[in-house]
Amino acid sequence: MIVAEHLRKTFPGKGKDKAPVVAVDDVGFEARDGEITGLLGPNGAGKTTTLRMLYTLMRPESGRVLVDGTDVASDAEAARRALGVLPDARGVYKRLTARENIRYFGELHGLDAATIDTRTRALSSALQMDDFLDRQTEGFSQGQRTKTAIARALVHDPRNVILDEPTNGLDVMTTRGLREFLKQLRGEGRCVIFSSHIMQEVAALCDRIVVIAHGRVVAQGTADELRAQTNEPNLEDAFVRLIGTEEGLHA
Ligand SMILES: Nc1ncnc2c1ncn2[C@@H]1O[C@H](COP(=O)(O)OP(=O)(O)OP(=O)(O)O)[C@@H](O)[C@H]1O
Repeated sequence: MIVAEHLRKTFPGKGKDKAPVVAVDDVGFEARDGEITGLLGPNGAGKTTTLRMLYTLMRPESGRVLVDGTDVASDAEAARRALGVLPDARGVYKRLTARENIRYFGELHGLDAATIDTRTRALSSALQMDDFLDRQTEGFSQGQRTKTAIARALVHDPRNVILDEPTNGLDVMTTRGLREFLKQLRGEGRCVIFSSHIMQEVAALCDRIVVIAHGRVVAQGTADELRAQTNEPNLEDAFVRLIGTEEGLHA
């Protein structure tokens, strides 16, 4: 389970007026085990910055993050062990095969060879990677790179999974496969958080939705609760009302 409380992050201004950019402003939510939580918001809303604070890459200037009850500021190592992360920059090592990328991360986590092999087999099968598992990742398609990065992130069997725009740039079939995979992670009782700027994506998968605009949470709840909060019978209209723009309505 991941809890975010009153997160705030400001970046120094680089424009003429040097005005600081408030990327995330008092963001709070709870992502539960056995549920998929979606962070939905248009470009620049603050999703990536929020996720970076959750997975300890960035320190919030105020607020805190709890991963399975551990404050990440006091024990970042424990939090990282409990997290599997697909960052916005996938960064697979191109001289290595997909299998070697996964093995390398397994070794960094201190896993033995037999455990790495077992996990690699399970992840490759669940993500449908068998065809390219032993190919060097240089020249991989975006979908193949994303799958490699996800498998690598999950090699240590973490209870909590954070994915930054996992279906970005993927074709329909790959997206469908990935959705099934995320449902499988939920079925195993894991806490899954992913970000997206596409409403349909979030509506199709998420148990709970956190809507972010201009760095703030403008609404959160189930799809039904969001509809009720906005008094809109249809989810699309509810999102337009919450976000204040039609961006994100179309895949
Ligand atoms: N390192 C940085 N330095 C300065 N400004 C930043 C930095 N990172 C993010 N920002 C700014 O913070 C705001 C939020 O950015 P963020 O990347 O978190 O949004 P996002 O919701 O993930 O957007 P997208 O969907 O486009 O990826 C934006 O205005 C962005 O320009």
